[in-house]
Amino acid sequence: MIRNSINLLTKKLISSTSCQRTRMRCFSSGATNLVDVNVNDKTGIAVVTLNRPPVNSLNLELLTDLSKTLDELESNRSKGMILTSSSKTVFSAGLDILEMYNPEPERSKAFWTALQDVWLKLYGSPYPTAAAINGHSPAGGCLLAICCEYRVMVNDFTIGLNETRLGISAPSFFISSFRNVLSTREAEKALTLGTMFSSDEALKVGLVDEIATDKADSINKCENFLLEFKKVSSMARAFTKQSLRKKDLEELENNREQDLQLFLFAINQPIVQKGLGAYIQSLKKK
Ligand SMILES: CCCCCCCC/C=C\C=C\CC(=O)SCCNC(=O)CCNC(=O)[C@H](O)C(C)(C)COP(=O)(O)OP(=O)(O)OC[C@H]1O[C@@H](n2cnc3c(N)ncnc32)[C@H](O)[C@@H]1OP(=O)(O)O
Repeated sequence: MIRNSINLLTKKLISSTSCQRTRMRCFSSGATNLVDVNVNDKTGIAVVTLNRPPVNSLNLELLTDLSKTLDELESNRSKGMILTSSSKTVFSAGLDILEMYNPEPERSKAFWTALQDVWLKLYGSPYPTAAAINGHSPAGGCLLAICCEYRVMVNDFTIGLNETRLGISAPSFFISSFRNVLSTREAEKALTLGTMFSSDEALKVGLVDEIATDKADSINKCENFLLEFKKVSSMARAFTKQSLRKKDLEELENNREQDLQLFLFAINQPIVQKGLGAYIQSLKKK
């Protein structure tokens, strides 16, 4: 018992010492630790790192951890958040296709509800947000990035909402957040074609705001963006952001059950199951 307490104390001391060295506070989001959080004590900005190897595909557990993290940031009155990934080549591979293939009813419901929660919290967050996109970012990965207010993408990767290429339509809240970033014309073209943009193409069309040479550079650039808000009242900032995004947020808030039922209906169609099965096989054959 005493030895356990000493071990715990030692662990705490070691972890607080390593965080002090970089003036960071560290906390993890919950039971499964698929999200790491480092808060810079000087700036108050949190770097939130998705950590579900190999490709950060968004399954129920990762979404639940992310959702808890977003709650903590909000209740701690965060000064800002930078979302990034622990992978060297993938920001997030989007929704975990295995959550939608041969779905188990209760788990699928919990999965989609967790995705809705994450979207509502991230898209509507009162604190400023930026994505340091340090790898490929298809579909649900792109969704997380476009929920943020600013995007810095490392060169040589791809980003986009490619759902039509999988034989499905992007859900309505994916589309509304995409349209918040791109013109309706560009959004329609990209969504119907399922376009995956290179970093340069994404910059040209306005899907990302800056290009970075590597992850550190992308985090630095995101931090510079977030630090600009030091000069602005956080209440006025949050109110303005939420007013601009209000219609999109209310659209999902008021239709959550309908959106869930549409998802369950869509993934249970034999043709969608067939398409997802073939897609999983094609990923495995690579
Ligand atoms: C009518 C109105 C209907 C409205 C309702 C519609 C309902 C909407 C429903 C769904 C919406 C879905 C949105 C999505 O997010 S779907 C996911 C889309 N994602 C992708 O297409 C990305 C697929 N992955 C890749 O392209 C690559 O993996 C990449 C991210 C580029 C990384 O490449 P690489 O580094 O070479 O890694 P591998 O391809 O070798 O992958 C490593 C292992 O990871 C597995 N993997 C990859 N992606 C996923 C994924 N999204 N989900 C689950 N698993 C994934 C891959 O199979 C490898 O596995 P293994 O090691 O076992 O072979």
